[in-house]
Amino acid sequence: MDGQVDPLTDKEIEDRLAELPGWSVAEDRLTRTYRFDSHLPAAAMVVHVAQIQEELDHHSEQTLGYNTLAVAVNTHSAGGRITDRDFVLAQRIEAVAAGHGAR
Ligand SMILES: C[C@H](O)[C@H](O)[C@H]1CNC2=NC(N)=NC(=O)C2=N1
Repeated sequence: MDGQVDPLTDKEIEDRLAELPGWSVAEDRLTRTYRFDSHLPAAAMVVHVAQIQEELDHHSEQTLGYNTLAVAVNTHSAGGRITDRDFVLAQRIEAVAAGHGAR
C-alpha cells in the first residue's frame, strides 16, 4: 500500500504516457481534454467518471465546458505528485470515454 503512493519518476511517467494517447502532464498533473458533439454527453461522462473515482477512492478535477471535459489528477497524499493511482484512474477513464462519444 505504501508503494502505491510513491511518486513516479520522470522516466516511469514518460513510459506510461506512451500507453495513454491523448494524455499529458501539465503542472504536475496527469491530464486530458475530451471533446464531444454536444453538452449533455459531456455532462453524462462527468457522472460516470465520478462513479469510477468513488470506486477507486481517487479523484480528479473535472472541468465541464460546452462540449468539452477536461480531467486532471495527481495524488494529494504523495505531495501532489503523479503516482500509479493517477495512471490507474486515467486508464479507467479512457476505457469508458469512447462509449460517451468522447474523442
Ligand atoms: C481519504 C481518502 O482515501 C483520500 O482523501 C483520497 C481520496 N481521493 C484522492 N484523490 C486524489 N487525487 N489524491 C489523493 O491523495 C486522494 N486521497
